[in-house]
Amino acid sequence: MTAPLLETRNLVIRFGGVIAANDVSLSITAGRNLAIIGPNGAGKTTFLNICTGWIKPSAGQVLFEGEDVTPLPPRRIVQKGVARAFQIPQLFTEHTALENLLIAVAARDRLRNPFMNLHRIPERDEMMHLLEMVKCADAAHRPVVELPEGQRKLVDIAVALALRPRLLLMDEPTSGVASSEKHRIMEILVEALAERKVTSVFVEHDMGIVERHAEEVAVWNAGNVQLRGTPREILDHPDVIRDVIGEAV
Ligand SMILES: Nc1ncnc2c1ncn2[C@@H]1O[C@H](COP(=O)(O)OP(=O)(O)OP(=O)(O)O)[C@@H](O)[C@H]1O
Repeated sequence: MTAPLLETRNLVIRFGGVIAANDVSLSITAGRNLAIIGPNGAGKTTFLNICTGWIKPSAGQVLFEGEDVTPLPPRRIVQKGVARAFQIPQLFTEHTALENLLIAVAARDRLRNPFMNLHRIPERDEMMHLLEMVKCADAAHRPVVELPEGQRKLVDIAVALALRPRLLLMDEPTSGVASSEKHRIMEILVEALAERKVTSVFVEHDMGIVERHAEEVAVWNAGNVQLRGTPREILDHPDVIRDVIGEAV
């Protein structure tokens, strides 16, 4: 059996009286896009924050490619190959899309001042290619502030890919985007991830997106994984219909 790309063992974290991670053990297989669903406050974002090192668990471990990364600072975990994209794109809005990618590359290993000589960075062609891959080449020289939300989301994904991750953790990648555009954005995203051989885990509230774009689904409830299965198995499950969806998809 192949070793998991990322594995968590018995993660625990409390915030006051709330147990946001209650003995979470989960393994993520390389090449299989996993959606995380669950009611508000179930601990989905907390799980992503623990995996990226932003929150340190009071017990348990995170292993990436078999190595215990639990004590490492977030920047070291990024360098190991775990990237993160947020519900609200974290971009420098006055800079162009291409500059945002170049800043990410420059900041990746802190070898260069991220705001100096951006256009002399040798990875410039690779970054242009990444923008083409997410269908945003036309945005390369436009300030991010001028871009529509859907394009900002895709540029944000390209920034994450600029870090050359093997695993990308995303919080609601299509939130804030018009529903007519959501599937197109997911299609571009999934294709770009496949081309770069990046496995993804994404938290999602839109069950239509889960059904069409996830290969596996994990259901969170009260700080732990309640169920795991294929999208069809999960979306048809009576507990999921009752606790998460409210109606059949
Ligand atoms: N830094 C924090 N300080 C205090 N409480 C927190 C903190 N982060 C999360 N919590 C609490 O932990 C619980 C889990 O939060 P989390 O954001 O992980 O849930 P979620 O499943 O992502 O929810 P949503 O779907 O609403 O985003 C919630 O009760 C939340 O209020």
